[in-house]
Amino acid sequence: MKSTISTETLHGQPVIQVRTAEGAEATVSLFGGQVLHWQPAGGRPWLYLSDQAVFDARGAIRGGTPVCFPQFAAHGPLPRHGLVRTRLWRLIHQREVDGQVMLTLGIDSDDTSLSVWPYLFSLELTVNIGGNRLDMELEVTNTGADALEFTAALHTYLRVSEVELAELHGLKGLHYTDHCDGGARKTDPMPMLQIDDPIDRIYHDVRRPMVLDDGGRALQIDQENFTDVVVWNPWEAGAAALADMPDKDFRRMLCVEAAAVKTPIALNADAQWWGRQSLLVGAN
Ligand SMILES: O=P(O)(O)OC[C@H]1O[C@@H](O)[C@H](O)[C@@H](O)[C@@H]1O
Repeated sequence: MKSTISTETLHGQPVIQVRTAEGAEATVSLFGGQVLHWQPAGGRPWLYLSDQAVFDARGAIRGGTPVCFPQFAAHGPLPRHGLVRTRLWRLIHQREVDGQVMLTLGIDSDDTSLSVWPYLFSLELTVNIGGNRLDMELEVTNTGADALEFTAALHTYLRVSEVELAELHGLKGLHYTDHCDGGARKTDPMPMLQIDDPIDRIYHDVRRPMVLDDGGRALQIDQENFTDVVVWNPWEAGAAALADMPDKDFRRMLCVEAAAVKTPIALNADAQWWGRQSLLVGAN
């Protein structure tokens, strides 16, 4: 069987639907340049998408893998998480190679972005959907004459059966900034992270893969060139305060984000940077 790639609409917004030859599925929204759904062949979905996510082509879609650029969260004067999760991207390229589907989406600076951030840029997000893996690579090009600096993240919402039973392995010994504790700098002594409270941490200098154990299934999470990992769950009160997430859904999600925050990326004119996050099933 061949892979299929089709352009459809989801809640009125354009999305690319993919089914690979091996049976993996993905849905990629052009609004936000964001993967909304990914299910490996023979498996269950690994991305969380809120049932109350808003698809109004203005606000960010709650779930999947929003792209944060050129500012992560509120670490600067720009709108929270930057300028591109609330904009329409374009599909540049689609192809199938050896049963895997590769989509490249793009977005460039324009008058709206220039009015708040005076730099010229071009972004490409390449999404590779294989039988048991999802790779997302963000490439940033400085297309202007002036040097620029940015922070960024692939803000991946992972789906879990019950967050209190999930375990995130691979962060032991790393330094992190705890945004639930006023930005205190700490070191994680635990062999695994278990979550039973709000969490909003930025782990630094992450060099090895993590594994998310979701009660009977496991996901390996790798990243390249992104040096930080953000772990976020709003917990009960935080979720209740979010209009676009059902109150109880903090139990169904855990954000594990590949990020470049502590050390902003500096790009001279014409320079490029790329960072990748890979989700891989069956590696435990
Ligand atoms: O509600 P938003 O703007 O999508 O942000 C969600 C969360 O995103 C995380 O990446 C941040 O670390 C959190 O501080 C933030 O609350």
